[in-house]
Amino acid sequence: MNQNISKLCGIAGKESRLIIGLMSGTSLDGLDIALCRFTGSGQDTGIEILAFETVPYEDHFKTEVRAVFSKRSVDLEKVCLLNAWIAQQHAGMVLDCLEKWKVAPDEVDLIASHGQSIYHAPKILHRQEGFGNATLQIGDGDHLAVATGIITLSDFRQKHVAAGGEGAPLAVYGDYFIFSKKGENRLMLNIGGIANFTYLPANLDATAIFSTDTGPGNTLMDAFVQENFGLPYDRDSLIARKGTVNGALLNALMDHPFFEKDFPKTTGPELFNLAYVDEAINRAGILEAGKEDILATLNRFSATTIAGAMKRTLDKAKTFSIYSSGGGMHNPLLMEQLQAMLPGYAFQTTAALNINPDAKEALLFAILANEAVAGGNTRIGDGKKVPGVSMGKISFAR
Ligand SMILES: Nc1ncnc2c1ncn2[C@@H]1O[C@H](COP(=O)(O)OP(=O)(O)OP(=O)(O)O)[C@@H](O)[C@H]1O
Ligand SMILES: CC(=O)N[C@H]1[C@@H]2OC[C@@H](O2)[C@@H](O)[C@@H]1O[C@H](C)C(=O)O
Repeated sequence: MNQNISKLCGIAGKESRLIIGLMSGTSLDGLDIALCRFTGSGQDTGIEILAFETVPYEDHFKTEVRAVFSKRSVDLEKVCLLNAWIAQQHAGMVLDCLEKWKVAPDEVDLIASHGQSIYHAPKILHRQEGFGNATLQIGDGDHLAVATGIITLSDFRQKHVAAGGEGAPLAVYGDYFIFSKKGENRLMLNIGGIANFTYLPANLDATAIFSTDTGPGNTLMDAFVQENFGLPYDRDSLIARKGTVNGALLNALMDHPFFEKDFPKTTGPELFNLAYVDEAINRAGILEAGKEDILATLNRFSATTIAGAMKRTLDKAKTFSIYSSGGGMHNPLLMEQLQAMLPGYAFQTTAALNINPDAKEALLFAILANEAVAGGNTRIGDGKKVPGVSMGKISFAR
């Protein structure tokens, strides 16, 4: 037997596994690194986050990735170079963290790497005849495996697309295993660049659960603030609070068929970008608007679309618990608006369930790697449109 395969079998059979989850999201703020200890799999998954860090990206890294990020026309040579380079950069960040945490790389069983999404093209977005759903994440797993010496699972989304899904949100699997609770209807809300939520019914019915994107989370606000204020994001909503919501612009922003589509659905900065805002400004016939007012409107746009989508699911039952995660939960104006639009519901974070909300997405990919190696027996959804929980490609370290 190939030594790599026997090593992998050994990892699958261990009582507990150390897995590093890596997430580089659409906000391009940094690499989330979560070192987790796993026992079991599926709904018997036991998980402990031993260490977590978001390693901020330097400006140089952001500039390189932005050269191709969610752009229809790119320098193909740059994409080719970035595929290896991003993984090598990520490997360096992982090794630095392990040194800091005093963990030797050979103590770690697996790395689960999301990579960097550079283009997300579900059919509802690209609309090209003869082509199905597609999505592209780069930062190749072989480079991570060789540079760290740790078996790496990566490129989780292709299997979902191959099985008829849109490649996202994959949160549904981890949310179901870690957060579902008999007797309690739960909504797990994640506000990253794009916002999404997972519905976990109290009866644990695996055919009823789903995750869906709702539209923009922080992505439009971030892009607008970067372009107009030279800041990475609207820290503590300080700028948006100075503005007034422009009703005509809000209506124009809301006027897109994505919001009417049934769940589950996905989107990305390929649609929700500054061109989308400019187009809405033109359609609304706005000749002059203060930048603070536009930002206040973008903040309200995210709140309105997130709350609107959640409400469609919250109407299914009398009581629900809501647990949020993702950077948007640190945006106080956005959270105040959500609370005002959904009175009677308490917004807690996943910290109330002992999971650091900033680490949640990195954790979700570690869960997928744990399933691919040591689980894979659970079916979720209708069993047709989405695969069983065995996603990711395996890269051996030697
Ligand atoms: N104090 C704060 N005030 C306002 N916004 C904040 C604050 N802290 C973080 N954010 C927002 O959170 C964003 C980062 O969120 P997060 O790390 O969840 O995104 P991501 O993982 O890249 O997104 P995605 O889930 O779409 O891949 C920042 O860009 C910013 O918009
Ligand atoms: C294509 C892609 O990278 N999508 C991300 C993005 O970030 C949030 C939202 O859009 C979600 O659909 C997805 O990530 C999470 C982790 C998911 O798959 O559940």
